[in-house]
Amino acid sequence: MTQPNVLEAKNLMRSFGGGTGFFDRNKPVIHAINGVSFEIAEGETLGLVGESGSGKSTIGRAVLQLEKPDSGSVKFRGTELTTLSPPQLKPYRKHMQMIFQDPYSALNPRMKVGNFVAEPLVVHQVESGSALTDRVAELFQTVGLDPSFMSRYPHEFSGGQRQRINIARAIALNPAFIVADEPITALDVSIQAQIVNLFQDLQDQLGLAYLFIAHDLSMVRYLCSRVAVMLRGRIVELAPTEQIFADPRHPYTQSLLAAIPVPDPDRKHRPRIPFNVARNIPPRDAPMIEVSPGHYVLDQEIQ
Ligand SMILES: Nc1ncnc2c1ncn2[C@@H]1O[C@H](COP(=O)(O)OP(=O)(O)OP(=O)(O)O)[C@@H](O)[C@H]1O
Repeated sequence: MTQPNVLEAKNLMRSFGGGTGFFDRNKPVIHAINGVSFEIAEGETLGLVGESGSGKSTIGRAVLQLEKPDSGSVKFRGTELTTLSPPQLKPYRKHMQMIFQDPYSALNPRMKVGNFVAEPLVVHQVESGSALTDRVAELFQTVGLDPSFMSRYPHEFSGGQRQRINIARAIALNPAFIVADEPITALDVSIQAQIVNLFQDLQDQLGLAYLFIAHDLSMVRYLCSRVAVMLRGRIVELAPTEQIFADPRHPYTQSLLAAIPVPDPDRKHRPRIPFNVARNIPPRDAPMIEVSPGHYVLDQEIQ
């Protein structure tokens, strides 16, 4: 049975620059997101992949309403969020959380990590007293940390442990949807797989849906049921993960796949993104064409 959508984003736009003041009037306008649409089903993981500056984080912030898009629609379980005021948004914030790339800067260095994890439960008045302590201990266990670590400070932990602490805080309020913005990029390769496994285990246990942002396709393969490939503010290809790997249609997707390291001693050339692909700004009005069930490619670029 197909799951209903937890999140629907439609035709999102967000530009920066092009100010009207004396100093910024000559700044070029950057269309950070330029007409982006996608859905995420309950309990699903959609990967969002693309090079630095392609607009991935801006999408993450826009869908969580941390930053309003200039136009477009974001629906959480059918409710339009873009028209809600901050007080109206508060009940929805509980259900949608974000995990950032740098696990240390997200933590407060002067706050015991137990208090950091407890904070959303206190702010939303979910738990207090010994029930709060018990819940935080349970959260530590859920993310694979010893509850006795609760009274320690962030600098006492490794990168992977810090990211586990951030994840514990993100799941504290039992969210339905998490934006994970390059959550493993800053970690050692040996730790990356552990955190990916943790994301998977939490999804199985809690029925979470993720928008999993990454700049390459290597880990996305293990975690995501579908992948959206971004180039300069637009999704240029969106398909089930196995389709992206087996039959990439957009030249940019093909170059991302070619860039995944493979242990092949005969491979002589390091693949590079073709200049004309990386330079090409996908037009806002080019439609997505469905080339096979669930596999969409930007019209102009089908191979
Ligand atoms: N607050 C801002 N002010 C001005 N420009 C911004 C702002 N936020 C993002 N941009 C610009 O919008 C574009 C998209 O940025 P964004 O951070 O969303 O990309 P990204 O794909 O997440 O990149 P990265 O992987 O480096 O985080 C970039 O050109 C960036 O410089």
